[in-house]
Amino acid sequence: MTSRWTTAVLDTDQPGGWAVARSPEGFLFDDNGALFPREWLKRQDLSILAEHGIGHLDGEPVYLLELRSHSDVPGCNWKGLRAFMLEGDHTVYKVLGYAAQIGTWAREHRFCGNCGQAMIQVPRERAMYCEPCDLRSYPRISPSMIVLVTRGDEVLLARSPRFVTGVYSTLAGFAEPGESAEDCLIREVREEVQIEVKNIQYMGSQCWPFPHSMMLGFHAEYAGGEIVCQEDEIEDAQWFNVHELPPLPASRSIARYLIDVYVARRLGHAEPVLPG
Ligand SMILES: NC(=O)c1ccc[n+]([C@@H]2O[C@H](COP(=O)([O-])OP(=O)(O)OC[C@H]3O[C@@H](n4cnc5c(N)ncnc54)[C@H](O)[C@@H]3O)[C@@H](O)[C@H]2O)c1
Ligand SMILES: [Mg+2]
Ligand SMILES: [Zn+2]
Repeated sequence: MTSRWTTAVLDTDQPGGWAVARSPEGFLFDDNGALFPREWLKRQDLSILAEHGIGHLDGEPVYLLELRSHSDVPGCNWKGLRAFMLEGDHTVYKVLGYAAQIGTWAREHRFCGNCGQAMIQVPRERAMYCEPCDLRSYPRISPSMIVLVTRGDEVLLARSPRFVTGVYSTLAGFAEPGESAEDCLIREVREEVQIEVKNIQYMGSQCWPFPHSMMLGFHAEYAGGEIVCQEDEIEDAQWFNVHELPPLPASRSIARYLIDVYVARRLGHAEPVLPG
């Protein structure tokens, strides 16, 4: 099956195509969704910071208008990326997730980190460039480990104070310089719940554009220790039986996938597929 959405660096001098508009309030949308005819969108009263050609959807070019601030467009509203993930068409969410990462990166790399001068968008390459330093900045991706710790019929799930009331999820955290994926996973589980793990098994990965994580998902078995929650980060953590699970994270998240796969295996059900 060919993908409906492919990323590309497109020349912004070419006319036509679709465009999405992103402001600090989220993406612009109307009854037809978040993709607008580009020429129409550029005629609206928008405070455009930069334009990026980001790819092709069903063969049609797609552009991002990154805005300084939101403005009123008749018949339209603004909505954050998370809402599109939860409610929307998965392909459109992928387009917007990519647009958000490119917009964030380009916005935060307008000036050279070495000399402080203005950087320029490199034609035909996804890079910002400082000529005096001959320095290129590429989109930033932050590797994060996410792990379901298991003990037979039980799984270890935890709550952050930021979660929706009642929801428990897998443990996660960002890789630090000098660490392998496994080092990071072991450290994060130790820091957050003081549990030791063994038999770490890679399960799959997911782009998580909030704002630029690359989630690497694992299962790991319990090897020792008693749960002690990390102050401020973990509000509660418990062993839950696969027959008595609490409210879980959104179905498109890799956190949910890691839980669903393990539960399916224990109960002999068909395994779910990780959303791309
Ligand atoms: N897709 C999923 O299913 C899923 C589930 C859980 C968490 N996540 C994501 O995993 C990531 C890590 O989860 P968490 O709950 O530990 O996050 P977090 O936001 O609590 O981050 C923990 C701490 O890491 C530091 N930090 C922030 N950004 C960093 C970066 N880019 N590099 C290094 N350190 C950084 C900060 O001190 C922050 O307080 C987050 O992006 C979160 O959104 C995704
Ligand atoms: Mg964490
Ligand atoms: Zn420079």
